[in-house]
Amino acid sequence: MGGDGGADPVIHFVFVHGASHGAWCWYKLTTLLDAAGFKSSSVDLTGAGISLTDSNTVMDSDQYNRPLFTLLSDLPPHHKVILVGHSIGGGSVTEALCKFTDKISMAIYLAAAMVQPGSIPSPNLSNLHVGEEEIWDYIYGEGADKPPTGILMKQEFRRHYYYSQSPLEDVTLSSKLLRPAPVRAFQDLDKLPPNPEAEKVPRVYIKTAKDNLFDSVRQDLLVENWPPSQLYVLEESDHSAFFSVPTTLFTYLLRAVSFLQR
Ligand SMILES: CC[C@H]1c2cc3[nH]c4c(c3C)C(=O)[C@H](C(=O)OC)c4c3nc(cc4[nH]c(cc(n2)[C@@H]1C)c(C(C)=O)c4C)[C@@H](C)[C@@H]3CCC(=O)O
Repeated sequence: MGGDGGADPVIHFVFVHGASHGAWCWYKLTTLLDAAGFKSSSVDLTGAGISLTDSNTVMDSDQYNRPLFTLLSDLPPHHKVILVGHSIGGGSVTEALCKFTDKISMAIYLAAAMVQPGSIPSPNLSNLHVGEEEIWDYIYGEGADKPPTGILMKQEFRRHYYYSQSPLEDVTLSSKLLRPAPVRAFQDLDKLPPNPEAEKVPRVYIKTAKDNLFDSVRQDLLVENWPPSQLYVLEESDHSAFFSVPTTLFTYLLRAVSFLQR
């Protein structure tokens, strides 16, 4: 799977984080996969994790996704990866799928924005308003009279919306590491042109059933609008399955890729 039946048989997973998170959020998954003999990589998109860029200066998706694109373009010839994206990181996965189709053997969307290139997503899919409260802080890096440059969930709402089923240690860890997400990088998410080649790559959707942020109805709508080849449900997972149910997620990833070897 590393190659197309070529010299490099290693199964290589590449993980892409969602808004405000970073490569760090995959630490449980990469530990499990590495111990089981797989190869895993996780990227910090521009302005996330330990990226040295201020996320408020990220102008578009191309700049935001650059570290992922660099990783994919630096892969040896014929080496393919399994790309796994969480949440809005699904947008990065789809963009990579369109740009580097021949480098990706499978795209896996974990509670993620899986929007078909060339389609018009229904407006309630990208609605960030949950309930009555304002759960987001906006950062106005270019002045209060200009559109926001960054967005970050308020600390008091994170336990409920991101991590309701996750260990408290991981909530504490995230409180040290979350960074504002670059709003302008997400605005091209639904602007990709149709791409018949990318459509040929198998796609997997993993649904998170106890998700207070991205509810079941909206996840089902994504799946209905662009049906994947495999669908899994993590019954006990909050929005952040990498923290709440890492072992079950690990087994689902292995089950998903086992279909590639048949
Ligand atoms: C500022 C609007 C922009 C956007 C931002 C955004 N989206 C998510 C976050 C932020 C700041 C999250 O924190 C959450 C996440 O990544 O958690 C780790 C987000 C989600 N976005 C989803 C789907 C989705 N978002 C958009 C569009 C935008 N998100 C704006 C342009 C779309 C489309 C079609 O345009 C879609 C399908 C979910 C996967 C999660 C859950 C958030 C939610 O409840 O909607």
